[in-house]
Amino acid sequence: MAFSATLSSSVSFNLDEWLRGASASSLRSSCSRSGRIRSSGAMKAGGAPAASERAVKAKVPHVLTVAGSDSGAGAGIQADLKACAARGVYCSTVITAVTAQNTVGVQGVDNVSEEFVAEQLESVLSDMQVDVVKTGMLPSAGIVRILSSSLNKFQVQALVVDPVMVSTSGDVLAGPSVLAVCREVLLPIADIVTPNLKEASALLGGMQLETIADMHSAAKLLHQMGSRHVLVKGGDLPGSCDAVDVFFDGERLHDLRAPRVKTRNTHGTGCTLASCIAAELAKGSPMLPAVQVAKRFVENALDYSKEISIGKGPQGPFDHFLMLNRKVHNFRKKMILDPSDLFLYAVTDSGMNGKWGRSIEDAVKAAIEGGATIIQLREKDAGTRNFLEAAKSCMEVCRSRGIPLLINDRIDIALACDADGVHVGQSDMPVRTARALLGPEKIIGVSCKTPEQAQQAYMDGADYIGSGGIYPTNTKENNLTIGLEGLKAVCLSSKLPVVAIGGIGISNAHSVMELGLPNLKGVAVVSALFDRECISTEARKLYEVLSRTASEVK
Ligand SMILES: Cc1ncc(COP(=O)(O)OP(=O)(O)O)c(N)n1
Ligand SMILES: Cc1nc(C(=O)O)sc1CCOP(=O)(O)O
Ligand SMILES: [Mg+2]
Repeated sequence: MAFSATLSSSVSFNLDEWLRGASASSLRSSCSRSGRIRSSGAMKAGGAPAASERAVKAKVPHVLTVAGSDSGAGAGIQADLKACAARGVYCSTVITAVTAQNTVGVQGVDNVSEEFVAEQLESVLSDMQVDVVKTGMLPSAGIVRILSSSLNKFQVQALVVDPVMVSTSGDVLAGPSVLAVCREVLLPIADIVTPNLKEASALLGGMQLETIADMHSAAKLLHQMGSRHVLVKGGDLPGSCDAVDVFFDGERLHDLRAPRVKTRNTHGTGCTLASCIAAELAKGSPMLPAVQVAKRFVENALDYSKEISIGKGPQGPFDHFLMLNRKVHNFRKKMILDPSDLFLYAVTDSGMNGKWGRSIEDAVKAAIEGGATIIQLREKDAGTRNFLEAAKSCMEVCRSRGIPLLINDRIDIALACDADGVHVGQSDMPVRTARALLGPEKIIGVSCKTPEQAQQAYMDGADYIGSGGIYPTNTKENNLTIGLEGLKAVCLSSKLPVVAIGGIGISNAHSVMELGLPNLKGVAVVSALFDRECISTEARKLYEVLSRTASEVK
């Protein structure tokens, strides 16, 4: 996978080479043994880029996972792919075994032949520039030996060994002969080994691990077996309300402590943690920060996934993308914009609500009662916490009434309250960036005063245009008035639906809508509703004017 671009300036360089040089040299320079990964410290770029190179290729950080497939997709190859994707890293896969598995347990295992594991390794490593290899289920001693000789043939930056022996359900995935070969050929070349208590105990010949002091001893012994860094995971340690993992870099022991997340959905945490470590290393991180980031990612994902329910067994999978428990996935009707939603667009104003002593929720309810077809929360003075709380309540109000709710300017609030979309202006977050953050199913409106802006809005993937100010307004300071001519120019230059805004009310809405432009779908108003004693009455009157005009221009 390669992305190329050309630098416009006179100084250009090969980014691929530079990145490779940067991470490889900085990683190598800090490694005392055979020279791969460092323990800590800031990354420095390698030598100066070759000025003669014109093409710039972005090197994509790449993890190769060598592991088993989990049909339930909570652990194994599937967890590795999700973890790497969530951490923004490319992940290739060599499958060592196919398991028939679900949240109840492992019903069957079919090992991939050693020859075919070798073939997969050759295919990936001979072609792709793999940064980090991460191992999971290695079901036979032969497969471990094949992997070890592949790693001899093809150099990678780091090797992360997750010594998978027993599944979360207690099923054995790799026997004692595998352990012996792991000790013999993998640990000596591992940059980190990440056993849980059972696996650490098995690697150490049955050593009892019941306390953090035992974990310290285990980490030191595993380090003596050759792994440059060791992470002994204490998730199963009894009697602790914290999850304590012990990290050893050959010199210092670190107790990595975090509150234990109480959840059924822990299937695949080991695979995910190791993959995240691999992903961070592939991005160029030193080892300790890679482990800390990975641990925090897993904690966060477990916390977000507490409510989800997949499968009937005792240990469910969790959500690597922190998305499954959002209401947006509860099969509710998506609020993809219907242009007719722009007909009577009510935009709130915290100052006006304050003046009339109304809550935002009450103002929104009244506007909808009077006929508003879409709501925008434009709360310029609200503090973030208050705004978010109000936005959540307004979401309930709007959702129960089937009315889309958009947030003005604040993408963070829109994300946090799962709003139907946002409205941004020319100096707010660009539409493309907002789209990347919000995803394909949210509505994005953008303010345009000129045909050029309107054309750009379409190119950027906006859903509608807000165009104004049609008339002078006191609601928005220093707002340029473009008039009906300006509105016409915007409408004619864009394929997007347009809503007119600025100084519009019952007295002049007719003049706007009688332009009869096909993509002019309605009016957006602030003071005409919210700076009035009775919002619903005003909304009703405005709705009538708009309806009458619409039937006239038909
Ligand atoms: C429907 C609609 N159109 C235009 C605007 C103005 O947005 P913007 O230019 O970002 O100015 P502020 O509203 O943020 O002051 C709008 N809010 N809604
Ligand atoms: C928020 C806003 N945007 C405008 C633009 O021209 O883009 S005018 C405006 C204020 C609209 O308030 P009222 O309906 O009270 O005039
Ligand atoms: Mg704005």
